[in-house]
Amino acid sequence: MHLTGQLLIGGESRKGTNGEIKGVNPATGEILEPAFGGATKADVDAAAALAHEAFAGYRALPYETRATFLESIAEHIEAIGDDLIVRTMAETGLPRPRLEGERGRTVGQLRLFAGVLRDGGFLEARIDPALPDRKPLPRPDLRLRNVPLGPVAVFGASNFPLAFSVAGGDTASALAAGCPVIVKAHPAHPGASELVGRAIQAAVAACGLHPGVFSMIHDSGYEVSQALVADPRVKAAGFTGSRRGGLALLAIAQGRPEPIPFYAEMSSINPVIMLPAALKARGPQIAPDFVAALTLGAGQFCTNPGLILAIEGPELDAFVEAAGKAVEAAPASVMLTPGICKAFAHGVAALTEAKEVTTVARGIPGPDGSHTGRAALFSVAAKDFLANPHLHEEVFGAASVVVRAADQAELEKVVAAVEGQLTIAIHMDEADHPIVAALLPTLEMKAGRILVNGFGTGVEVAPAMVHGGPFPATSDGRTTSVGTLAIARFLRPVSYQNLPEALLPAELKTENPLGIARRVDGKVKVG
Ligand SMILES: NC(=O)c1ccc[n+]([C@@H]2O[C@H](COP(=O)([O-])OP(=O)(O)OC[C@H]3O[C@@H](n4cnc5c(N)ncnc54)[C@H](O)[C@@H]3O)[C@@H](O)[C@H]2O)c1
Ligand SMILES: O=CCCC(=O)C(=O)O
Repeated sequence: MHLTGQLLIGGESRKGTNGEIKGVNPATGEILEPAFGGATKADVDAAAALAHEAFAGYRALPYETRATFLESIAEHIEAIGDDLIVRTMAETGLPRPRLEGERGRTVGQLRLFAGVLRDGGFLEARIDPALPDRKPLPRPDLRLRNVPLGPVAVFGASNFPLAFSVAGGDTASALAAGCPVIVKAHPAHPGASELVGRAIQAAVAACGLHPGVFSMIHDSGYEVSQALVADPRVKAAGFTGSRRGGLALLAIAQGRPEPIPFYAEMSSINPVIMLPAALKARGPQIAPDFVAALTLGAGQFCTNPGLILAIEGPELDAFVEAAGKAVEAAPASVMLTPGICKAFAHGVAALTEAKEVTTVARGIPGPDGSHTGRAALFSVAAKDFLANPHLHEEVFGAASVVVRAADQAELEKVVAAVEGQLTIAIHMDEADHPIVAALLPTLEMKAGRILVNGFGTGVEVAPAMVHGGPFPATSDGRTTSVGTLAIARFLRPVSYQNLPEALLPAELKTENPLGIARRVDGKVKVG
């Protein structure tokens, strides 16, 4: 493995001159070589100019060429081999099986979007043929298809260094949509970012594309990242990270002379509603599964179950007792960065010190000075949860709060009071159906995904997946960052009225040369 620490600007690479970033092994504290040079605003300008230049040609490519390009990226990532896993383990403290799985998900995602391109459904092609004899007015010929927005900035996430990072879902969906991508690498895994970034660069060259289709920068601070979002040639951005960072960048995206869509995934505590019949039937059996989901990846999943909502009673007591025992047996886990570990410790300390909150259990402590997170389970009465909005905030890591409601009415109030979420899980049996029926309309307003008898961790990458949700889970709850629908974030519809057949794009020509499914006169017609 040869890492250079360089920026990847179009087909070229050069060392950034604006400060430096080094990876840190959170398991050992070892500083990892090499140093990665931070980009200057001139580097952002160069990447944006190249992306802008590449856009017209890239969006006009046959969909088959774009699909082959995505597959080529997947192949180049696989060709890195074990070096990618070894470096990512060193930079993140995440274990090998997790990263091998994540690499599989990353290349699978790219290949899934190749399929989306071949299918053509993402174009949403519609034809409303002219009705010249319609009274009182004739109808014009109207044809619609989706077109790409333009260059997209992608902020890699710290907690999924492959599947939500340089070649992650945002990049795959933007490239599939026909948008050149400029990645801002996450400073917690610069080496893994370079390896994957070079794989994309190699795929761009192998497919004979304009080099501006992909660039990747490092930033030793925030200014250059902000300049990237502010650049007039950038037309949309994807982000996964903190609420603070997401909101800061959202403000820039919205405050530009030409505001752009900014898709930030930020903060979610993923309530798990434990209903009475399910608790009675199998509360203690659900407890270990809950703690397994809570401690997965040191709790550093945006889908982590940070809240248990239930009605008081002996069944809830039995669940909490079993969950407490499982938490006490949970070993401390290395967290992604010293900063994330510190933020987790602060969040847990704040809950521990809150007078309304009871500490149910703590996990096994890690060695002194290690960047490990120790699981934590808390309990609070629903009335106190309702009165203290700070208890609703995400503590990123393996911490969860059991909220004890006096009755169904109070449970409903708690559900209505939580912020927007990526997921809400319900543990239920048939006897619980009436409560679920009463809750469902509220749940739909609160979450992007409602799931039954499970936990939100382990997102399926599939056409019907929604990994999104109302604010603050994301900045735009109308979309998803996982699954094939993610491509829609980087597209917009154009309607062509009375455009002569000879000038129509192939997707909309009457004889349907691409053989794609289209909605003709309101009815779906398969190619
Ligand atoms: N809910 C989630 O999906 C999720 C995922 C990862 C992290 N987090 C949260 O984020 C915290 C820190 O983790 P992180 O480093 O991944 O997130 P972060 O928001 O600090 O950083 C994410 C990216 O945005 C950049 N950035 C941050 N603030 C910025 C600003 N003001 N201007 C320009 N760029 C900015 C960073 O350099 C990085 O590239 C965690 O403790 C956790 O609370 C949440
Ligand atoms: O951390 C955010 C993504 C979570 C995820 O993809 C999963 O739970 O699988």
